[in-house]
Amino acid sequence: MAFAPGLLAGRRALVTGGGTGLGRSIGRRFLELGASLAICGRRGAVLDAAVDAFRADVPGAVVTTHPCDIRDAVAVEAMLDDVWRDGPADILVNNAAANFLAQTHRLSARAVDAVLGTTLHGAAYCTVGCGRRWIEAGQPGVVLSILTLSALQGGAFTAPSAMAKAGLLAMTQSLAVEWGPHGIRLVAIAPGTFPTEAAVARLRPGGVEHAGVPLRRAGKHEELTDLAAFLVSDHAGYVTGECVVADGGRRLLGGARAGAQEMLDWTDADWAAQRARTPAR
Ligand SMILES: CCCCC/C=C/C(=O)SCCNC(=O)CCNC(=O)[C@H](O)C(C)(C)COP(=O)(O)OP(=O)(O)OC[C@H]1O[C@@H](n2cnc3c(N)ncnc32)[C@H](O)[C@@H]1OP(=O)(O)O
Ligand SMILES: NC(=O)C1=CN([C@@H]2O[C@H](COP(=O)(O)OP(=O)(O)OC[C@H]3O[C@@H](n4cnc5c(N)ncnc54)[C@H](OP(=O)(O)O)[C@@H]3O)[C@@H](O)[C@H]2O)C=CC1
Repeated sequence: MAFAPGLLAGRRALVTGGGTGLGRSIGRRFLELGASLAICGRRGAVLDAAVDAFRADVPGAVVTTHPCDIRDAVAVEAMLDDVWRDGPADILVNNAAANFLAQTHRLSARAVDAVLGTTLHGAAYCTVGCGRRWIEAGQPGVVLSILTLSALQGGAFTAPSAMAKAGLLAMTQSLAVEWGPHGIRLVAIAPGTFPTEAAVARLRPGGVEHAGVPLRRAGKHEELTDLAAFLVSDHAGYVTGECVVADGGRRLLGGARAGAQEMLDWTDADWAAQRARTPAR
């Protein structure tokens, strides 16, 4: 363990999308470091399964679950009230997101809304709701948003996600200034490839490859979760408005998302096959 075991003792974190993938790994790490946790996502059963796993891995883990579709602003306010009933959270991790590969000119309005509604609007509702509660209570807080490399360099065939994540970067930079006097920090991580069931199924039709990554491998979840723990901890207390890239050097090698070059030549049949392969949720 790289950090003191009590690094996050006394802290309470709300992790959106905390029932699966990277959100679940981040939550588990925060629990190991002494935080208590609130997790939200649309599927209650997925959240419950995560809690069982947390409790098996981290004896004494304090975790609450809050099923919520963050695209619904009213539901987000109710979810935050529910979280706050057990005491205020002081860390928000904007991790929930929606993304899939598609030709942008063929997207329906509902498809665009599904991605922007979750990744941008949902994160904005959560951030504003937490920020308002912190400012009204005169307490400090930290917002960590999980971006993608496409926030920095665009994302062919995932344009709505790139647009949403770029918006979250603008939110991080804007509110770092506006909320600084209240002792609220906003930070972000732009991860390269950290394999999760959802990301590989939706975004890596050819499997995970490392040709465009100088470090020649995918990221390990602990490499992301330790960075997240550091950024929300008091050790990063003077860091705000910044985005840390954790991508094994992919961006500096000029790397578009793996596979995008090949997708420029995909046929309609290739795109139909990709749509058929993509899980519904
Ligand atoms: C390993 C490398 C990683 C690289 C970077 C990773 C980035 C990530 O963000 S990974 C996170 C991925 N995780 C998720 O996306 C989980 C959440 N996603 C979902 O729940 C669905 O994918 C969703 C976004 C489609 C939302 O589901 P739901 O609310 O149930 O919406 P619908 O199924 O009703 O669909 C709404 C609308 O979108 C159209 N659509 C759905 N899938 C596709 C697709 N693959 N291609 C094109 N269009 C799609 C769907 O047809 C609906 O539109 P209408 O037909 O006009 O009603
Ligand atoms: N894995 C990777 O390599 C990379 C991931 N990222 C980012 O990391 C984050 C996690 O991705 P990953 O773990 O791979 O993917 P997952 O699909 O496992 O995580 C997404 C989570 O968000 C939840 N979610 C989705 N839509 C909503 C909604 N409308 N309301 C509430 N919760 C919702 C999902 O739960 P449910 O379906 O139950 O709602 C799920 O738990 C995302 O922000 C992603 O963009 C960035 C770069 C690379």
